[in-house]
Amino acid sequence: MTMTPHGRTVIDRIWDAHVVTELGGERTLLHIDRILLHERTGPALLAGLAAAGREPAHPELVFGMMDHTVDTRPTRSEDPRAPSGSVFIDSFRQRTAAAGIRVFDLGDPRQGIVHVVSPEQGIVLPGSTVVCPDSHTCTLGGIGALAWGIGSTEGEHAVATQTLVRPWPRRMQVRFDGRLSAGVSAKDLVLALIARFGVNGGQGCAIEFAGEAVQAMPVEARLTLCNMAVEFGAWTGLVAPDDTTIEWIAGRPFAPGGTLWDRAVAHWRSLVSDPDADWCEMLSLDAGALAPQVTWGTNPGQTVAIDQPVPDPAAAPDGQRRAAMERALAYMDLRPGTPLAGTPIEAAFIGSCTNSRLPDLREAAAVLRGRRVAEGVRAIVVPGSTAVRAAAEAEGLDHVFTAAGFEWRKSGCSLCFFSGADDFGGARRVISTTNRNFEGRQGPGVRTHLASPATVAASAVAGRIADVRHTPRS
Ligand SMILES: CC(C)[C@H](C(=O)O)[C@@H](O)C(=O)O
Ligand code: SF4
Repeated sequence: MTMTPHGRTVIDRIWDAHVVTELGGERTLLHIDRILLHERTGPALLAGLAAAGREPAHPELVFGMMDHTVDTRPTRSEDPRAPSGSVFIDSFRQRTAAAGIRVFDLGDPRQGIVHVVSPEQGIVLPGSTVVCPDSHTCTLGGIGALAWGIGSTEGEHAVATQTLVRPWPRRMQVRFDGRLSAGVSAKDLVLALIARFGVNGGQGCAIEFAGEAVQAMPVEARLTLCNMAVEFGAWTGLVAPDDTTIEWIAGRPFAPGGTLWDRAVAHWRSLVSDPDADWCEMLSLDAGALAPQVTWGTNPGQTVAIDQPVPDPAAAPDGQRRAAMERALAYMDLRPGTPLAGTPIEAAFIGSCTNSRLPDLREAAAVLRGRRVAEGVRAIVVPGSTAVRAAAEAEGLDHVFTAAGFEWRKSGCSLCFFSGADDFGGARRVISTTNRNFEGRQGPGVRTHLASPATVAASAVAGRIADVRHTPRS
């Protein structure tokens, strides 16, 4: 029998199409197709570029967004910004104008969270390389892009040259077999993955998410899945483009049209992993067996199924992990062995680049329709983009949320991270669709439980962490 070489992964294929030159020592100079900037980290990057006397090589391939420091509270102001945001918003406007970079500014119907807007507008495409000085750039893997977060210095290099130097990544495939059951979503899947293999389970890898459960997901759910690849320790994650992806992109404002569209589709169809592809590592999880997941601790791996008790540090495999669990339980004010479901909450948040797209809002609204948020629970929903907000309003979802007692906000990162201005009004325990439950992430002393939009909605109604499978939808 002759030896056949191993097949290739989708990551190899995207990578190879972007090699400018090999630099030796396993370092490659890659072409970067799109650079995304936001006002929180963009000004420092552009200031560095200007100080070095450099200019963008391709300003038309760089897109600026206003998201992190926008004040999302209803206001009559046309220019709503958090107090801490003024300096970022103003300097981002000045720097991008000077560099000839377009910005989807406040008041622009395309404004919103960078990782929501860039696929929605067709700026990020399958098989493209995309960088942004933001750790959740991996979200964009959901449409089959190789996208990753960078630091300021790399960002300057990228803007000045439209290239970046990268070491060849380890490639990992994560398969989710079976179909998700009712009430269980991509958010539950990725939380379960991180719980099972740990916050370093992806160890700097480029991950392809594959398997039946992923194939069955709409693009928005794939974006949710890839969003948390970085919380799994990965360099990035992606889903190979397929018919679902291609249909989703067709007709979006910045997507190619005419004969360019046909050529693009032909290329995107080639971006698959061979069955005998040479993976450095493979993991799998049975998606069909999953229950809704909720975090109990202060990192996204400290997660249990909704019907499981808060874990006991005594069962930790080593002293270091036991100490970490004890610290997390103290911060979260939870007792080991008690059921997590039923824990009273004081606030509920639906939003962030993880879970603020139209299907996320629909899932939450399906739980909330005809119901009210429990007395004393502060409930906030922040659409991921101005376009998502408009689409949700067009189908009346804003009324479902407000009738249930939720605040219906403008688009931005909002309370996904504490920026100083907005807060939960003193609420300590929050159930949230965001991606980070670190100490203080949503405000000083705030205890965050990460969960899916449906679980957050069901919990808001119950006033306690609740199993959405027991809350019939209408
Ligand atoms: C402010 C920004 C640099 C940061 C990130 O990189 O992720 C933020 O988006 C976050 O989610 O913590
Ligand atoms: S929504 Fe949250 S996680 Fe996403 S980019 Fe904004 S601050 Fe970061």
